Amino acid sequence: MIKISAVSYTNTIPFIYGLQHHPIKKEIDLSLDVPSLCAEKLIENKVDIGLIPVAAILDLPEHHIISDYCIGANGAVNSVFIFSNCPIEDVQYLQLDPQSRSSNNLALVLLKNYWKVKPELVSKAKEYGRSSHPKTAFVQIGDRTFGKINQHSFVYDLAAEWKSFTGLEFVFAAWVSNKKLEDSFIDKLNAALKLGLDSRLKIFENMEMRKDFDLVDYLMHKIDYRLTDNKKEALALFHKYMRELA
Ligand SMILES: C=C(O[C@@H]1C=C(C(=O)O)C=C[C@H]1O)C(=O)O
Repeated sequence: MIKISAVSYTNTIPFIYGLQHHPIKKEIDLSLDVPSLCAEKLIENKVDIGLIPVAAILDLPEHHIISDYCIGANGAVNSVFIFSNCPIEDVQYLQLDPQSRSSNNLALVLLKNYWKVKPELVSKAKEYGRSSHPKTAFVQIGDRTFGKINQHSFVYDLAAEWKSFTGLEFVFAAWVSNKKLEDSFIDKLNAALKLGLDSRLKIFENMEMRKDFDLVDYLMHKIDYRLTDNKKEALALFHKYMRELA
């Protein structure tokens, strides 16, 4: 059995559907985890493949990007934000999202190179997402952000901000293995992922819709699942900026 850890958020539902409706199902042991844990499991070799935050690729002694599908965006993604009580230029404390690796780092890259401000970073905030301090902001990703854009005074979509800064798309998570796998298995994996993406309209028939968030638009248009050359270029640039943070 090949062990796989994939992201437990709505944006991964098409991929999960594909893996569960393709013959590959019998060859894999699939777990669903928050992104930071997907990364941890792959780094600690508890799984062979992860849909992992691209930021964590830098922590892997050996890695192979094994798919041309990813969790990406071309402009606004609608589920990766800094929510703030004041304009970004005035933020004093930035709470990081414990479930994230990529977006926390993307926030740091943008703060340093785009907004050119240096707030104090708070990793395990007690009041995560609830601080009423006028100069506190927080990074948040995934389903927890759905419907929240009207609940905060200042809202920054980090994929949109990255595009304003670089003109490029962005990759949040990619399918990565920590060892070389057989080509025949990788082909099956990609066929299964494609099957899931091609089944999106069918998936919507059984999905509970929300009044406060357009799930169809999110999964059809905002999340961009293709790992294009433009996204690979963006990924290389993001990693370069990440290395410069250190
Ligand atoms: C767009 C998203 O991308 C996610 C963001 C990640 C991160 O910040 O580390 C990791 C996996 C992705 O699923 C999201 O889930 O909202």
